[in-house]
Amino acid sequence: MAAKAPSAATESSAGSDSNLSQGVLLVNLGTPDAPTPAAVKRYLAEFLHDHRVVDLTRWLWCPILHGVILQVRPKRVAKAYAEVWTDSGSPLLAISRQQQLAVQKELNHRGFGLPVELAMTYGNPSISSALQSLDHQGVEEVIVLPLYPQYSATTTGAVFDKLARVIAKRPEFPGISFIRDYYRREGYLDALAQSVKDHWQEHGRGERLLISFHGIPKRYADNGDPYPQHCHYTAEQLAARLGLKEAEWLCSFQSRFGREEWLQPYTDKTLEQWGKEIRQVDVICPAFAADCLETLEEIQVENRDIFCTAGGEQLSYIPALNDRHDHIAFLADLIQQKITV
Ligand SMILES: C=CC1=C(C)c2cc3[nH]c(cc4nc(cc5[nH]c(cc1n2)c(C)c5CCC(=O)O)C(CCC(=O)O)=C4C)c(C)c3C=C
Ligand SMILES: [Fe+2]
Ligand SMILES: [Fe+2]
Repeated sequence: MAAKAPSAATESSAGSDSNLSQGVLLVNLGTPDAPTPAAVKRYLAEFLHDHRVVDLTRWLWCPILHGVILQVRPKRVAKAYAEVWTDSGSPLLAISRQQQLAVQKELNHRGFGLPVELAMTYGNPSISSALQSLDHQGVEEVIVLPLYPQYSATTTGAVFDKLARVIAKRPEFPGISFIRDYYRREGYLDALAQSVKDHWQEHGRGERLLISFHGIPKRYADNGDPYPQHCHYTAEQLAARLGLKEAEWLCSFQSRFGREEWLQPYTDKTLEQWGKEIRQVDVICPAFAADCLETLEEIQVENRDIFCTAGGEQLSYIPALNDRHDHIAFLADLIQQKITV
């Protein structure tokens, strides 16, 4: 592997060569390359073939996936992507790039001149290309930070598997330092709470706060996926930091897919009910480190419509932590704890 030239930032404060071979890999889920049915089909085909995501036997799943889902869903979902697409592309990718640059800058500012790459579990930039880029920069140990605060086998577990599959094809093996979750970290919980306070200050406060997490099938949790416990802990800590009474908040689960039961209560059903009871609701989605289709379209468009059709007047979405400075500083703290100087 090529050796990396020492950077002034690393030399000046780290005072040792031992971190020169470390690099950082930020990983998020992935997104289509374009808001078109063809690009969405490619993306969904890769995503929905992952056994971590859909665990059904392939004899059963592949006919449903190829015969129904990949025939119908790409067209509908491409329209949803088109509604949130930006000049810089998919929001998830654009924001993740901002995070990558900001984390790199923050680490540099602290005297750690590590390369920071971004990868997506599905689609581009791929884990394979990001690892190759780190390799070319002389990285011998990769600090992997999946941008999922709460662990689930469907997301963080899938990152680990993909990484292992990529490495399995190579003659050489980088050291791996894998950050499994960060939902209990004060820096994350404080940043979430501060983002709500900032939002309330700027936009006013709703009557209730819905703390909505991406769901998973209930069966996965019954089989031991600790994701719901991580979500409940996050929601309780956030509510406590905001001084909310029990009746003022609820933890719910969104983005249901397919026919089987997912974690409950469901976000859309809750908002439908709340639309009959209150006029203004705030919604935050702490499982998403970056805004994406599931927040910008599902919450801000679909679920707003559900709440207002049921009688509510205003759904106020509190953005993901994205590239807020407290979020970036916290992510840099997480990484810094893995730097061996
Ligand atoms: C099929 C089952 C799915 C599971 C299980 C699942 C878990 C899960 N997903 C995220 C984060 C994201 N999911 C996103 C999109 C998305 N998710 C699924 C399905 C499952 N997710 C689908 C089919 C899609 C694509 C859109 C659609 O067809 O409806 C995204 C957004 C991607 C984007 O481009 O913006 C994110 C992020 C988590 C955190 C999670 C479990 C904890
Ligand atoms: Fe298949
Ligand atoms: Fe998802």
